[in-house]
Amino acid sequence: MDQLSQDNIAATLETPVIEAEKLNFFYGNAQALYNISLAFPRRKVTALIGPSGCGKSTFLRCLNRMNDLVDGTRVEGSIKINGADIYSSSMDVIELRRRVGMVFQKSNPFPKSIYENVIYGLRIAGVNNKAVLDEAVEKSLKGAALWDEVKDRLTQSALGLSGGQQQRLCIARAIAVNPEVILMDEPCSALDPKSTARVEDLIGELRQDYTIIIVTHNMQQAARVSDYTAFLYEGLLVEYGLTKKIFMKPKNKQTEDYITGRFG
Ligand SMILES: Nc1ncnc2c1ncn2[C@@H]1O[C@H](COP(=O)(O)OP(=O)(O)OP(=O)(O)O)[C@@H](O)[C@H]1O
Repeated sequence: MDQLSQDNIAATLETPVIEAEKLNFFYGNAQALYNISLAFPRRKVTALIGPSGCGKSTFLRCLNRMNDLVDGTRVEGSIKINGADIYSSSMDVIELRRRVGMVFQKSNPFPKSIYENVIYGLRIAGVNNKAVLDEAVEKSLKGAALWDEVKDRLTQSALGLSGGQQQRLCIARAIAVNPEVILMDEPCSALDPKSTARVEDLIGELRQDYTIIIVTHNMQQAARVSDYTAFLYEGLLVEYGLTKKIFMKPKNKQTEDYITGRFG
């Protein structure tokens, strides 16, 4: 058996962190996702790719119930985190969003100090012990590869940081609450090539501790940072597998056309 097949089997044997089963999603009467079943392997990076409007962000936002915030939306099917249904009435949504953190396309630091940005989630959770907070700040900023650049100006406004630094600060804020999964919705689309490279390197480091799901329009980025790739088209999951396999030998013609830039 070749290495690719062995890797694929290894992934399917591992219990997934998050698993969508027969997921349908509606904005009012308009259906955006159709019957999506997809399991995300632990401590791996999965890229969601596909042309604009195919439902990548919608799917990502289902995974921590961010879509609940949009009026008139409806979900069918199930999404489980470590086996527990995230849409069940017993699920604590605040706790779910702690476990499944999110980093957005445009960095969104609060108009507060760098320090307060990092510990925002901890403060909300009622943590006030200064030693605990100091430690979390250092650990999270180190984890987000930002510590050396900001350690001497933690009390200064986060808005004074560069765009790339602000995005890494948002990653620090996401990891400060110790999530299991980090959702990233085109995290580099507003960044220059150098800052993009830093965030991509960071994703490579974070995958040792977290399960990462990243939406990207950038095919090279998907190929560089992800272990697995899912290709969506018009709300359907067309193909899923090892990134190496999807990019070298896609099974589906639509996938091939998309990754070779023939459409989208
Ligand atoms: N808040 C909303 N209300 C109504 N329809 C929406 C909303 N957000 C997205 N849609 C629709 O759902 C479909 C999927 O959109 P979505 O943003 O998930 O796609 P996407 O693949 O992430 O696109 P892009 O790559 O352009 O960000 C589209 O038809 C879009 O118009």
